[in-house]
Amino acid sequence: MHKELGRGANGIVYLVEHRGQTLALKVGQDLFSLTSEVNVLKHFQKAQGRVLGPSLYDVDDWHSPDGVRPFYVMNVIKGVPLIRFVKERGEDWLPVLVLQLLGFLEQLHQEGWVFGDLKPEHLLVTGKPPRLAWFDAGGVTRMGWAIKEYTELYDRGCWGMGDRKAESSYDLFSVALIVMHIVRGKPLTAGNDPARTLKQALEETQGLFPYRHVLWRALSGRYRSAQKMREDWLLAWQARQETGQKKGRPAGGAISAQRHQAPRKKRSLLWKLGKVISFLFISSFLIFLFALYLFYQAL
Ligand SMILES: Nc1ncnc2c1ncn2[C@@H]1O[C@H](COP(=O)(O)OP(=O)(O)OP(=O)(O)O)[C@@H](O)[C@H]1O
Repeated sequence: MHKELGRGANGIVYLVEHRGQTLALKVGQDLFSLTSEVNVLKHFQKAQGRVLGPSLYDVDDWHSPDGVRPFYVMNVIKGVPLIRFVKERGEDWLPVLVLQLLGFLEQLHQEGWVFGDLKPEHLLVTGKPPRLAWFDAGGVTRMGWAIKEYTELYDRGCWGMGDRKAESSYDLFSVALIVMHIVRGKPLTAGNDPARTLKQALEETQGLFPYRHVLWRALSGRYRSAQKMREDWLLAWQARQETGQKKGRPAGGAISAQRHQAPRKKRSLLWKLGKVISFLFISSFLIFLFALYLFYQAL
């Protein structure tokens, strides 16, 4: 064992070396929860989508001095935690990663599972081009069953915005709160009036503004599928890019229009000046002629 990679409520994950391979070994607290994680991982073994997740290598028991401890071995997922990635690389990455996450959830839901304990700590960004990766199959629940594991901050039950039945909308609520957490730079807490807290955060946070309708639909459980939220998210992202470009255009457009108008303005001033001068010149010439005529008359 090299070092601890992380720990959570269900166990500790260590970095290990086995036959020249570096792997991650999770030692569980109890057989039941670890077995259910292993079953989920076995299922996903067949279907890994664009979003990376742990791949199962081996399952066994460890006869420790404290008793038998179940463990399983998986690949090491290297990467940067989602929140840190967006902080370091810029918020422009967030919409892309959200699209990847929604694509992954759609696939998961289609296969009859709900992620359950979806939170920033369970999401990493890995590789080039950056791809989202997930940890922790512990919360993954069969569609229609009661959610197995959750974290209060991202759980719609705790927010009073729905029940803990495993369905697509349960995960989509968590996605919306993860986005809000990242853009606001801190997690949101429910307060006395959770729905009002959520609405207020959507209205008051400038970075959320382009996505506020999509996020509110997800928060209020109105998306039947991750795919539909993905489509709306894509449209909102495109609209934001277009308004961003339009916002850029007036500056450039106005400047170039001014550039074209400036000479015209100068020409018209000169033209007016020329007209005045020629008028003065002609009228003084006429006055001179008239004075000359009077002079001859007087002689
Ligand atoms: N395959 C892996 N590669 C690298 N690090 C990992 C891997 N699996 C888990 N970890 C690290 O170990 C931590 C704990 O793992 P995991 O989330 O599976 O445990 P848990 O007990 O189910 O946690 P939680 O209390 O969040 O449900 C993760 O947050 C992650 O940092």
